[in-house]
Amino acid sequence: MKLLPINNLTMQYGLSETRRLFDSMMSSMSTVLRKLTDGFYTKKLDMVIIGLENSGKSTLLSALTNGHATDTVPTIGLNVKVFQKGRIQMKCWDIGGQVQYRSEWSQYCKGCDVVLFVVDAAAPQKLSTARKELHKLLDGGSIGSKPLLILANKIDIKPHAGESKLIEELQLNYVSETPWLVLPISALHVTNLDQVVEWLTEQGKN
Ligand SMILES: Nc1nc2c(ncn2[C@@H]2O[C@H](COP(=O)(O)OP(=O)(O)OP(=O)(O)O)[C@@H](O)[C@H]2O)c(=O)[nH]1
Ligand SMILES: [Mg+2]
Repeated sequence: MKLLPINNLTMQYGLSETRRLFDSMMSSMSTVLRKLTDGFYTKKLDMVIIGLENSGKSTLLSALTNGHATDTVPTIGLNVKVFQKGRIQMKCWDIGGQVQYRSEWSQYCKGCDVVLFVVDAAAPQKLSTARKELHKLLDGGSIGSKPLLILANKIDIKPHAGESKLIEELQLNYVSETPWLVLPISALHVTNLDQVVEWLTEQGKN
C-alpha cells in the first residue's frame, strides 16, 4: 500500500475519514506495542504444593485460582493449574499427599522454582510424619536453595499449633541452605492468602 502524506489523504478522503484512518492506525500500533511489552514483562513461576493427605493443598490451589475455596476430593496423582497474578504467570503442581504419591514429590521439587509445603496446624499428631517427609526432601537435595513456604493451614480450627511450635516440631531451625518462611493460613476461609500471593509475586520477580 502506498503511504500518502496526511494532507494528500485529507484531499482524497475528506477530513473525517482521514481522522478515522489515522485513529485506527494509532490504535493498531498501540495494540502491537502493548502485546510486545506484555510479553517482555510477563514472568513465569513454577511451583509445587506438597504436604500430607488432608492438609488442604487442593483447597489452597482452588482458593488461589478462584478467590474462594471449592469442595475437594483426595487427589489421585496430581492436579496442575496455570493462573496469572499481576505480571507473573504461575504454574502450580498439586501432588497427592497419600503415601503412594509421596515418592513423586522430589521430582516435582527439582523441576519447580519454589516449594509450598502445607501442614494441618490443627492436627498436631501428624506433625512428626510431616517433619520426616519434609526432611527427606531437604536431606536428599531436592529443594536445595529454592525458597520454601511452609503453610500452617486450618488456623480457623481451635486449638492449632502456633508458629513457634511448628518451627520446633518441623525442626526448621536446623535448615540453613534453604530459605524458608512459615505463614499461618486458612485456605478454606481465604485467610492470609494475600500474603501467600505477595510472597509468590516476590519470588517471581527474582
Ligand atoms: N477447617 C478447615 N478445613 C480445611 C481447610 N483447608 C482445607 N480444609 C478441608 O480439609 C479437607 C482436605 O482438603 P484437601 O484440599 O482436599 O486436602 P489435600 O491436601 O489436597 O489432600 P490430598 O489430595 O489427599 O493430598 C477438606 O475437607 C477441606 O475442606 C482450612 O483452612 N480449614
Ligand atoms: Mg488434594
